[in-house]
Amino acid sequence: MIPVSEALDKLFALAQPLGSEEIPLLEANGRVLARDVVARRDQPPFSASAMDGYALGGDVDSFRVIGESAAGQRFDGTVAQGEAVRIFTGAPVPEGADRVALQENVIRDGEAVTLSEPVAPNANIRALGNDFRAGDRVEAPRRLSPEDLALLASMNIDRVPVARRPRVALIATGDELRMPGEDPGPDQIIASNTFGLHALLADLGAEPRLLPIARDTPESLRCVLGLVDDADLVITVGGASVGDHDIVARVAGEMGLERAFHRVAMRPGKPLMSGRLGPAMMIGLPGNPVSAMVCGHVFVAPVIRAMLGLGAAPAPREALRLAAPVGANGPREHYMRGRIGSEGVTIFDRQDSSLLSVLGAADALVVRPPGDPAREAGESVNVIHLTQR
Ligand SMILES: Nc1nc2c(c(=O)[nH]1)N[C@H]1C(S)=C(S)[C@@H](COP(=O)(O)OP(=O)(O)OC[C@H]3O[C@@H](n4cnc5c(N)ncnc54)[C@H](O)[C@@H]3O)O[C@H]1N2
Ligand code: MOO
Repeated sequence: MIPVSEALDKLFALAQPLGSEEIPLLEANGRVLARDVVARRDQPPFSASAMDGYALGGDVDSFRVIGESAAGQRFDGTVAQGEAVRIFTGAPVPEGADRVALQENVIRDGEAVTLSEPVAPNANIRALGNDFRAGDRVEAPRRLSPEDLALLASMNIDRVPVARRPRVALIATGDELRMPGEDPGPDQIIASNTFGLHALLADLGAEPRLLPIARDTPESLRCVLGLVDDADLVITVGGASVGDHDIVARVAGEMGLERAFHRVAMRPGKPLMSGRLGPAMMIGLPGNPVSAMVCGHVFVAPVIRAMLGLGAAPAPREALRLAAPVGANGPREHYMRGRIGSEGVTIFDRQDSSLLSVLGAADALVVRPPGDPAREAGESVNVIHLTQR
């Protein structure tokens, strides 16, 4: 068994960043920017009024209105001292004007305008380029947010270079498994792990694909592994342990798996394996439902981020207070299911790795290092959030 940190290092060594592709801006939300992009224009491209009112020429109190500047249709002339131009929000400030008065703060009588309160120089004017200048960069890598898309649009960028989505083949293994909605026999259960992992992968920006369930025979597993096609990452679930029907390591080995490791000093997730299988990376996850999802957060998510070019880093952790005491940990790093409240994080009593109802109630994994002593309420522990991406 190797420690979690060593397993992560070996996974990162296997996880090569993928190439990039150009896509329309409208499809880029959540994708990872692959190269810096450069603003194609200044914003605003002219000095613009921030308010509806009057653009004023000179530091006097009374003005004569000589025209109008609207958004999209500027006033073409020059404003001299004692002249004003009716102006609207977003419109270009005309030549010669150096301040804008709000219409609420003037008295208008025909073409005459008198200030009812003073207006400071540059008031209510957005200088040319005060948001960004042509040539300013949005730096890669970054996962594009809705706010980023608005920024890129205003930079006049309509196509975006993004990292290709990692293609992930998901294979459940086990004679006992049936798909949700099917009619299981008395000794059968429903395959759940691949559904949780599919959602996790999609959220991370990967392109997951569910392959048929492999039965517990070498022929069946070989057959399904033969369907992985052009996947960058093959994930098997179950059959990773030491039982007579746990055949994943053997069959993958016969098919040429260059194994990087098998078994990690953690709870749950001990039988995790990984290596290179032909052109793809392979991760063999344990079958216990909580083990599969915990390994999804602790190993698969960082691997997908590395493939997307976001760097090789473990799942982010946050130090939080314990809301209640917890006993000593054993020799394996323990990822305990818990829930965060106003008093800190509460670790659930039931930690068996088969309990999906407990995992579903959790929003945090409390990371207990090997040999961690018993802890009191109020002590600090490291937590991985289950809802973050
Ligand atoms: N003698 C030992 N037995 C076990 C050990 C060990 O070290 N020595 N390790 C235990 C640990 S830890 C785990 S975790 C499990 C994992 O074993 P496998 O990866 O071989 O998983 P399976 O045996 O195939 O299944 C375990 C459990 O999970 C259910 N399962 C499997 N796939 C799915 C799925 N897609 N959806 C829902 N549930 C699934 C399966 O029915 C079993 O109940 O081994 C321990 N044993
Ligand atoms: O991964 Mo196993 O579930 O440690 O329980």
